[in-house]
Amino acid sequence: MADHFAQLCRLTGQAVTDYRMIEDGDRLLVGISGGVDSMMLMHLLTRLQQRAPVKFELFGIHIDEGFKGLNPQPLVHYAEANGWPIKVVRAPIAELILEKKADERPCALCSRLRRGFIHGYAEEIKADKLVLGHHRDDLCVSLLMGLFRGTGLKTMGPNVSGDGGKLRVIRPMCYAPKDLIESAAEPFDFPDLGNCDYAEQLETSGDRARLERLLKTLETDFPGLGKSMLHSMKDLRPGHLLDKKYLKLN
Ligand SMILES: Nc1ncnc2c1ncn2[C@@H]1O[C@H](COP(=O)(O)OP(=O)(O)OP(=O)(O)O)[C@@H](O)[C@H]1O
Repeated sequence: MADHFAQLCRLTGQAVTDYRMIEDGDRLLVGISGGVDSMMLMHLLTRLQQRAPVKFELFGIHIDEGFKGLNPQPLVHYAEANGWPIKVVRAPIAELILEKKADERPCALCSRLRRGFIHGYAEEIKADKLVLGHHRDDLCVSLLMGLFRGTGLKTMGPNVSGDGGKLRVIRPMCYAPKDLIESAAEPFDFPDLGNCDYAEQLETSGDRARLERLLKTLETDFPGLGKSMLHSMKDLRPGHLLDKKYLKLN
């Protein structure tokens, strides 16, 4: 157990250092969905807070989207037991998805609205950075998503400006593979909040889930695929692509 968690701590520490994610005096607002990734993120940050040479403050936020299948209470109890400060904000997202007839593809609207509520609270508590639980597999899937949909060669950056405002968004687990997070999570007794009302639909027909499955399949033929993709994301060769902005043309 200690090994998986220790590995995760090392990868997280490395990413935090590489992308200068945390500065002295930072007020960090952590998005906690109650899923394994953000729960692990909060444990990693708490540990980092005890050991890092820089001083920073941690605040948690959970957006209760109002889905029938989700109950935030177990998360509140877990947070209290672990001494995590957490603010639960009830947002009428489930209702708005139906009202706007977005139930065929609910994710885009759901995450846009959630972002709005999170940013509102970040402003209220004067947070410097919003911390999200995206990991290496999420970055790989996002990269493929941009490529396959023709929306550009990009992914979720490790330290980027959030919605063009002053708040930065950081992703300390960007080097961490999902399976390592899951192994490290085994000894923890994370609470079960349930599932969003669209979980089954997203699992069977959502693009993100489809690409996750594709990457799993490809891993058999390309061992170490996630690591290689991460390596490529850190080694851009614009001169070998077709964007004229980066080419020296006469
Ligand atoms: N309801 C929420 N309230 C607060 N933050 C959230 C919420 N949902 C997602 N987030 C934040 O956004 C990140 C990405 O969300 P997404 O739904 O893509 O995550 P996920 O891969 O299912 O991760 P997790 O296991 O943390 O739920 C989460 O790791 C978390 O930091």
